[in-house]
Amino acid sequence: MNASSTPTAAAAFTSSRRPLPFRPPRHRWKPRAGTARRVTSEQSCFQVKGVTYRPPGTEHNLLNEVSFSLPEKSFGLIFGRSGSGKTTLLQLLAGLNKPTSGSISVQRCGNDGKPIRPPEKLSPERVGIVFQFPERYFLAETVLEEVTFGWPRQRADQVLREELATRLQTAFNSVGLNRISLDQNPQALSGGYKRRLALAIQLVNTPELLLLDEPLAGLDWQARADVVKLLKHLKTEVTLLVVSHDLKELSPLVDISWRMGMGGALKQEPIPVGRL
Ligand SMILES: Nc1ncnc2c1ncn2[C@@H]1O[C@H](COP(=O)(O)OP(=O)(O)OP(=O)(O)O)[C@@H](O)[C@H]1O
Repeated sequence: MNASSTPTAAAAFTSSRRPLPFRPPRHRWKPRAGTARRVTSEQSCFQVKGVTYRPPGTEHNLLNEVSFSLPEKSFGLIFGRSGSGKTTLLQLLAGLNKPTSGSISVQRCGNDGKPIRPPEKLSPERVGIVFQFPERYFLAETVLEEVTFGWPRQRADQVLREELATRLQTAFNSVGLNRISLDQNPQALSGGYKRRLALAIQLVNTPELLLLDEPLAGLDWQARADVVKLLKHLKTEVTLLVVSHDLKELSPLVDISWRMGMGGALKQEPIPVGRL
């Protein structure tokens, strides 16, 4: 299929009558109560306070009293040596593991930056996570099936189908996937397009916070530059918290950065110029 005959993602989803092969539900499909964003003068901040994590059955903390705050629609970067606990922290933020102590919440503030109501617990439905090398987890045979994996098909009513189709189209537009063939095998995409697809899979759930673990790892220079450009655009739509060793390429996007020290202690720090 060439680009000019490619149906929109939304049209392809709403017109599809073909049931997807049954697979157990994955974390990707998260029904949400309404997706419209409130337009107010409020601002929110993602807040982590005193988070410690010790995996069950072990004797050492992987994270120690981690605290930080990330304002919405900003780009936060966590850097640090391998094994310091960066991925572990992302997993807690995504709700994949529970902190041993401490809290992870969203705080709404007025224009003056002062809290206007008590903090709300950050629920996993509000968070998207793209793991390192996300293309290794692609399962479907077409791009459309990959991104709509686990979505209700035959039993969904028309209103829900249309809402899902709109979200799908918005996500594809956001990551610049709107001109590729939806029948294509995801594994046949270029490295950069695979990353775009992985981002779209999360964006259809309209997360407020998007966590990215090493988004540039394993890409050639051209794909890395494309992904950096894409992240610059995404930053205007969603709050991004990124773990990466690619400090030089990401530094123009970064609003706030932290170093994760060995032993899981996080400290706000500018991006270093040389090696970590
Ligand atoms: N369930 C677990 N039980 C015990 N130790 C664990 C568990 N999960 C991770 N670890 C250890 O915790 C430490 C932190 O791992 P983590 O993957 O968070 O580091 P990282 O900073 O993301 O590293 P990298 O930059 O290499 O991805 C590592 O020493 C890892 O082996």
